[in-house]
Amino acid sequence: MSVSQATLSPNPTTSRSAVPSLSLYLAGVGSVGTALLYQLSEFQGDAKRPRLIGACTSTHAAWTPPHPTPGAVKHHLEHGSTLHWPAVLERLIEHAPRPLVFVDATGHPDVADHYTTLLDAGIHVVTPSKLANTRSQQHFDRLHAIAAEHNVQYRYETTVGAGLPVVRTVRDLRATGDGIHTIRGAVSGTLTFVFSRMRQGDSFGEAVQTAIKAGYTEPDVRDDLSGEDVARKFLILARTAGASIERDEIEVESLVPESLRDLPHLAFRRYVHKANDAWRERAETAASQDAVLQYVGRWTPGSGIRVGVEVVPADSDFGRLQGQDNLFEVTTNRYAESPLTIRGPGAGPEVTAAGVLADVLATEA
Ligand SMILES: NC(=O)C1=CN([C@@H]2O[C@H](COP(=O)(O)OP(=O)(O)OC[C@H]3O[C@@H](n4cnc5c(N)ncnc54)[C@H](O)[C@@H]3O)[C@@H](O)[C@H]2O)C=CC1
Ligand SMILES: N[C@@H](CC=O)C(=O)O
Repeated sequence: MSVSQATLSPNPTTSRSAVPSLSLYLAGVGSVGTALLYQLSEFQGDAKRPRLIGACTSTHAAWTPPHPTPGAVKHHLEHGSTLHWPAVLERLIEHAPRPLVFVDATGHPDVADHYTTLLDAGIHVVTPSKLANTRSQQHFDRLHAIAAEHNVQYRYETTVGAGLPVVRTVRDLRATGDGIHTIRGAVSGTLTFVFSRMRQGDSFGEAVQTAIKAGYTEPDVRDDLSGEDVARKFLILARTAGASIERDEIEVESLVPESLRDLPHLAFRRYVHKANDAWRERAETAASQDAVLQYVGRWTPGSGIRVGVEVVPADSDFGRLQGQDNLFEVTTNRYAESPLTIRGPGAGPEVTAAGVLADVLATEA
């Protein structure tokens, strides 16, 4: 069955005005996409349940009946057609009912390429992927301009802090005229997790493998360990706060030793334990000073962004972080004495999917 022949129910060309509920297309059925499917199938919120009209993975695409279960979607995908993005886009743009939300749970740059086309066609875009927002400043501005021009929403709350309300807090501070002095944060669930597992006795490599299995890492774990994921999050926060800044202006410290930097993804995962000794020594040195390692970023308007490993007192707020927790401290004109603080799990399929779902529902507000 080809994508264009697959059945979309009800018939989109005849029912557009008769279908008031929000339609949803899901690109990516991995950790976050699967959790989102579960949350949709068990949906009991006050709003109307969004109606899944189709989904795809990197290899397959399928159009689904209303209110499908995750198992039914995966079955449809396994028996669906080979993914062909031009056909998917044509169907979404020309035939899918509105209002329609496109969710990108792929983390793939090719999918981020489609946002401008989708927004231009009057389709809301909700994404946990940081890729589109961290291209040039011009591209970031363009995405927002196209969304505004077509009166659709471009929402990316889960790109920073997963389900934590970080992006909207920064946006609200800006909208209400507050001035940000600095944002300091431990914003990688994976790296907080790795350092806290090492304190419990795991080697660096074991902790990384556990983080991968738990679904905390990026599709390519090198994005976490190189510091790139944290750099992207700070870039998004700074741009959302109104700064104009490019990726190459950010100072980033990598956790990956030089000898492993050129390995392909799967080989890298096999050899990550080669960094064990170096990280054990750094953690032991910190412990001898009643301190711990934490990957921390800081943005100060005017002075830029720096992200890297810090040795922080074990009994400080940053030192006490455990598991996949994130911590954000925002100092502003109004929060000058004591920073506005947001803390909680900042990675993981369930919290991320819940944040994506909240963004989907907010397109209707
Ligand atoms: N896992 C987490 O805790 C969080 C993840 N995110 C973001 O969510 C996104 C998804 O992450 P995960 O679910 O962990 O990744 P994953 O690797 O588990 O799943 C990715 C899915 O996308 C599909 N895919 C890849 N390339 C594709 C393409 N070109 N076209 C169509 N489908 C494609 C894959 O087949 C797979 O189904 C990423 O952008 C990540 O940065 C954001 C916040 C937290
Ligand atoms: N890999 C990321 C997931 C959320 O963006 C992290 O570990 O924080």
